[in-house]
Amino acid sequence: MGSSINYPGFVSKPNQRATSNPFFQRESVPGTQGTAKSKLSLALQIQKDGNNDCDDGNDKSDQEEQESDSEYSSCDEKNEESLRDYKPGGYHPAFRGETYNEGRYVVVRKLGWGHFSTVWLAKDTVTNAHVAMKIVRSDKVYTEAALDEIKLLRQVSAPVRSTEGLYDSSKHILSLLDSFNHNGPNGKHVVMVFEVLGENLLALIKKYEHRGIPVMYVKQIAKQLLLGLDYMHRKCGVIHTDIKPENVLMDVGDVEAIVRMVEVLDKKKRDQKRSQRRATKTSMDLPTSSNSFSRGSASASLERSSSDRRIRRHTIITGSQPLPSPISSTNFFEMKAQMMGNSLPRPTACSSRSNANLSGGDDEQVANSLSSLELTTTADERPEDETQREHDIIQIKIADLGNACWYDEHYTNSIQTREYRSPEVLLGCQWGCSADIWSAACLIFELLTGDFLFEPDEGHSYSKDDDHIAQIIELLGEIPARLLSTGRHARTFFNSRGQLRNISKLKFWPLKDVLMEKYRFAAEDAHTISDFLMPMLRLDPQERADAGGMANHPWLSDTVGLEGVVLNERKLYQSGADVPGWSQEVTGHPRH
Ligand SMILES: Nc1ncnc2c1ncn2[C@@H]1O[C@H](COP(=O)(O)OP(=O)(O)OP(=O)(O)O)[C@@H](O)[C@H]1O
Repeated sequence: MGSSINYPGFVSKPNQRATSNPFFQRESVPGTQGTAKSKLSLALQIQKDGNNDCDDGNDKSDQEEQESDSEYSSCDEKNEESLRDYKPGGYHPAFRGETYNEGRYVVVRKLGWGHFSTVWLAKDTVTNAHVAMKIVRSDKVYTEAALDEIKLLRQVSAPVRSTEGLYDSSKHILSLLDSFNHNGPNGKHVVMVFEVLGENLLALIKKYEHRGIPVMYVKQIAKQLLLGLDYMHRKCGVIHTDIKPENVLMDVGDVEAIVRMVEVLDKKKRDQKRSQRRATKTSMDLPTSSNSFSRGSASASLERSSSDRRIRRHTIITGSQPLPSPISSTNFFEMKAQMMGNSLPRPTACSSRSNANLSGGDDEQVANSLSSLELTTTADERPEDETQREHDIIQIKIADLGNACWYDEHYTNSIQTREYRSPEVLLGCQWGCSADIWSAACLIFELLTGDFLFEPDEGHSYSKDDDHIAQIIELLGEIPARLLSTGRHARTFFNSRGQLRNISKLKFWPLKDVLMEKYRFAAEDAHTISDFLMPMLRLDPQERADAGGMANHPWLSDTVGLEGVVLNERKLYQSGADVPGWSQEVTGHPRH
């Protein structure tokens, strides 16, 4: 479900980021902003109104404590869900070994969390494979939202009739495998079961330190994203409404091999810690010397360790551990190096590595499985050398349909996370599938540069929305008259002469120039990228180019792994005006 939409009472996840605005900064002093009610804002209100009535004294079992001892399961509580939300109507206190759906699924570790749910890696005992289990908060509002999400997920996960020779774009959307209810101390929770994926695109952006990821990866992501959106819009009649890096997840490749690697390393860490503890205990049991300093430090360490233990025993929050993706590899290489022995050199695409440091058994098995991931490991080594990575392939999937809606049933007009929000939504005009295309273009720009395309701020005399609209005009030109005359909020921002009320000085800076002057793209590249992004940033949503047509753009023709993929039924640069619900909610049209 969407996490960063600026609804009233909404608090961003701590790991969300701020990057530099590609445009000049206006003065920044708090202003005011309009708000809108939605089913999501209602849910967030409930969250805000809640008291801190959770049981802080909730002891963990020995098994859980053992789990927390592991480095890979360590919990930085600041980056996790709030303990306050473990209460009736809130999150379910899941734990390793807990079973779901009459014993079918067994919890292994936590993968992540959102404002609506916690997400857990679980073993499916029927298929003997791992799955991602999303356990939704139990309050009625979350439950209803989850039931809507399941309907949308079923629509996009429905098996596609195989049409020979045609590309199956549905594989770029996260599939729902199962759903059921689970009763726990905090109520009845909807649980959704998905295929397991790895980190999101924000992890990849961060890995490249917000300097932009290599163009060959951007092309792969862009093409898959567009193919996925084309499928969602044209074949399913579904609008995502919250396309952003956090909601696009990367495939990890061989999930089972990576899970085994993580498990083996966790066990190693636990064993190490246990023997360290034993050693400390033995040294403390020994008769102490007359040196008061050493007595003091022993008792200090005793106090420290018992207070650590107390802290652990008083929390029910588990640390999130997304499976490491070879390509984003925030910690993949560290883990792999430990797996192989610390002295191992960094792997290369063609290296036949020595596994001399492996101790056999589990490690050996995992090493064998990991060798299948070898080809994708070069990304981390030579980010500057794209030619070396011609075999690396990123697979992405669009996830989190928690804010999605139907082309003929919009649940709210408060859609899209701020930086990815389209002009029609800001102005209160009609909107439709094309709003996702705007967000997709913002996302692709961010992948290329590491910066948000639009990062509005508020100032003395203008709101964030004023600044957002001004930035859009500076980049793309005047807002079309049709939007000014139909937008419910247009008069808030514009006077009767069509001028911005609160901002007078604009600095026009076309996209191509931004790419060349700020991001140092060569003129030819800046021209091609601008030619690719501009049709998706058309200000009038009716005229915006559709996803399928843009997947055919020449810039994407050499996309690794997708070279021959062309959607013949869609024309390059053509607007999606023929797609039902393209730029407004459809009424009286039979649903797909
Ligand atoms: N299929 C999956 N495989 C691996 N990890 C996943 C999967 N689905 C979700 N996650 C992890 O769980 C996190 C929360 O998932 P999701 O965004 O769907 O939950 P949410 O409660 O709807 O969140 P929010 O509304 O705050 O965005 C994700 O950011 C991701 O780290």
